[in-house]
Amino acid sequence: MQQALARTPVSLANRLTLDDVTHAYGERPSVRGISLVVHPGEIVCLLGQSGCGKTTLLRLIAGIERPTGGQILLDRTVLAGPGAYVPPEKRNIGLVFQDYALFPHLTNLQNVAFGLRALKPEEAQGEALRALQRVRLENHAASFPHALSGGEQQRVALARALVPRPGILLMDEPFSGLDSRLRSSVRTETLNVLREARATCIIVTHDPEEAMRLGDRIALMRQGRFIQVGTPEELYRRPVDLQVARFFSEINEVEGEVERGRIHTPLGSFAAPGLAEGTRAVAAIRPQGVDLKAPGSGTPGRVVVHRFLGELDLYEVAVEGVDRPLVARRRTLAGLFRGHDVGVHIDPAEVLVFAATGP
Ligand SMILES: Nc1ncnc2c1ncn2[C@@H]1O[C@H](COP(=O)(O)OP(=O)(O)OP(=O)(O)O)[C@@H](O)[C@H]1O
Repeated sequence: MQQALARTPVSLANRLTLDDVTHAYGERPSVRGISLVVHPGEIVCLLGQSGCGKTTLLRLIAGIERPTGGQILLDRTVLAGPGAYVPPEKRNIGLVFQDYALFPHLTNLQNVAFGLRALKPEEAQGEALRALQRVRLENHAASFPHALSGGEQQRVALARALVPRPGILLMDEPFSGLDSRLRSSVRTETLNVLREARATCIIVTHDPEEAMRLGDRIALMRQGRFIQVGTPEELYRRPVDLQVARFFSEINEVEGEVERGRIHTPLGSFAAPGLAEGTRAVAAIRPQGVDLKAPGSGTPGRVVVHRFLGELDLYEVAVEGVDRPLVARRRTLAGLFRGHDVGVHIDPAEVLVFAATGP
C-alpha cells in the first residue's frame, strides 16, 4: 500500500480569492461583501449559525450560484465576476456534501471512478483504486455503498472528490450525518487524507469544536458577513465581540461599569482596554477561570450545584450581586459539596471584557 501511496500524485493546490463577493436570492441579500484569500493547501472552516450564508458562499465558489457583485478567482483565473463566469464543471473544484451523494447502483470503485470519465477505463480504475487505498477502503472496491457504514461512505465520497485532483475541495457539513462516536474518528482520518493530498479546502460547519479541530483558519459568518477570520486560537482568545465569545465557549457574563480602564463587578475589577469611562460592560468569565477556595478569601459564594463529570467537575456557585449562579469547572475539590460556603477567585487571564449590547 505504501508503494501505491507513493505513486499517487498529490493535488496541485490552488489559491482561492474572494474579492468583495455579494449575492442575493431575489431582493434578499444572502452574502454581503465577503473577501478572503485561501492559500494553497490551507484548510478554512466556514462557521456560523443556520441561515448565515455558509452554503450559499460554497455554492458561489462551486459555480452553482452566480455572485451579484465582486469576483472569485482561482489563482489568477477569474471564475466569476463582472463579465466572467466559468461553469461548475470547468472549475476544477471538488465537492463533498452532507449526504455523500453516492450512486447506489454503482460499486464503490465505480463511484470513485465516476469523476474520471475523461480517462481510459483501465486508467480510471487504477486511479480510483489508489484513491480507495488512500482512504483505506480498497477491500470494499467491489461492494456497493449501502453495505458500508456512514463513516465509510463518507470516505468513499472523499476519495471520489479527491481523485480528479481538484485545485480546491469544498465540503458542506461533511460529518453531520455521522453519530458522535464515529464523527471524531472520521474527522481525524479526513484531516489526514486532506493533508496528504495537500488540498486547499473549505469546510462548512456550524460546530465550533469541529471548526477548531479542522481549520487552519476559521471564518465566522453572521448574516452574510465575515465577523472574524483567524486561527482557532485567535478566535478563542481574542473574539471580536460577546457573541463570538459565546460561540466558542461557555461563559459567565457579569455586568459592571468601566472606571479608569477597568470594569468593576461584584467579583472584582478587570482590565477593560479600549472602553470609555462610564461604559456599561460585560465581563465574560470562562468556567475554568473560576477557582473555589476556603471561605474567608476572595468573593463569598455558596455551592448550589455539584456534578461529577469525569475530567473536570461542574460547580455552580451563587454570589451576592450576580444574577445567575457562576459556573466553575474544576477538578474534583475534595470535601466540597452543595451548600458549602466558598471564596471565589477569578483568574484575570480567563476574562474578556466587552461593551454591553443588550441580550
Ligand atoms: N434557494 C434559495 N432561495 C431563496 N432563499 C434562499 C435559498 N437558499 C437559501 N436561502 C436563504 O439565504 C440565506 C442563507 O442560506 P444558506 O443556506 O446559505 O445558509 P447556511 O448558513 O448554509 O444555513 P444552514 O447551516 O442552515 O445550511 C438564508 O436566509 C436562507 O433562507
